[in-house]
Amino acid sequence: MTLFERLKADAAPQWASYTNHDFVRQLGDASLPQECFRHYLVQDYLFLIQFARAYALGVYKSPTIDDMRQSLEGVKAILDAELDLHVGLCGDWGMSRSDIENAPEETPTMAYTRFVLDAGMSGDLLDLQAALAPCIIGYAEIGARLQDGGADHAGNPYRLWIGEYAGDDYQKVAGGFSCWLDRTAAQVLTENRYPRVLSIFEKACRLESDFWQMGLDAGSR
Ligand SMILES: Cc1ncc(C[n+]2csc(CCO)c2C)c(N)n1
Repeated sequence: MTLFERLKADAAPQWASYTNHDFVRQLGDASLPQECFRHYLVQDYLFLIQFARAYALGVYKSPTIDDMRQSLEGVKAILDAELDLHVGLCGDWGMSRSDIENAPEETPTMAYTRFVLDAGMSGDLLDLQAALAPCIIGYAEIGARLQDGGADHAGNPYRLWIGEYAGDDYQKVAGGFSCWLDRTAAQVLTENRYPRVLSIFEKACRLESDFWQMGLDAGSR
């Protein structure tokens, strides 16, 4: 069993609320109001900027050069590719770069990203990875499940988003992250320590749910 599988099993209620959130279900059956998706996309851009900082903190917290390289790949993936892809996706949804760069960061965005940064800052690389895992691996699971259910059909306006996370490239990123988590755990995880790692993982799942809820709430304002 990988550490991720163990955390997911022990945080089953939080994992289920996150990965089966109504926002996800509505993405799958195309019933999600477009306003909710637009709102989510803008906040997700702001989220990714902070996520790049979290990976940069990973470089600093890395015990080995291999870990530093792994973290650096995360920084580069976001700064060199993901942010521009996101601007493109926002463009498809009628929003310009300045629309998204000037949008105010909402409370759930701040809460989640600063929680991740603090988990890493006050802890070690394993604490940081436990805070990052729901987000990196959860999206791969959600994308694959929606695609398996046939949600990426031509009539679904959210099919590009689903395809991105269901695609081989992202599935490999998530699988690589899980292996990296196991390598760190093999060095530093003890049974005494496990409850604290689980607590970080559970909180990150809850903050992911709140992030989806922020998108849904945008439809009723
Ligand atoms: C709220 C939220 N949670 C998870 C992801 C998924 N994700 C997080 S960082 C990253 C880039 C990894 O290289 C990806 C795809 C997201 N976008 N937004």
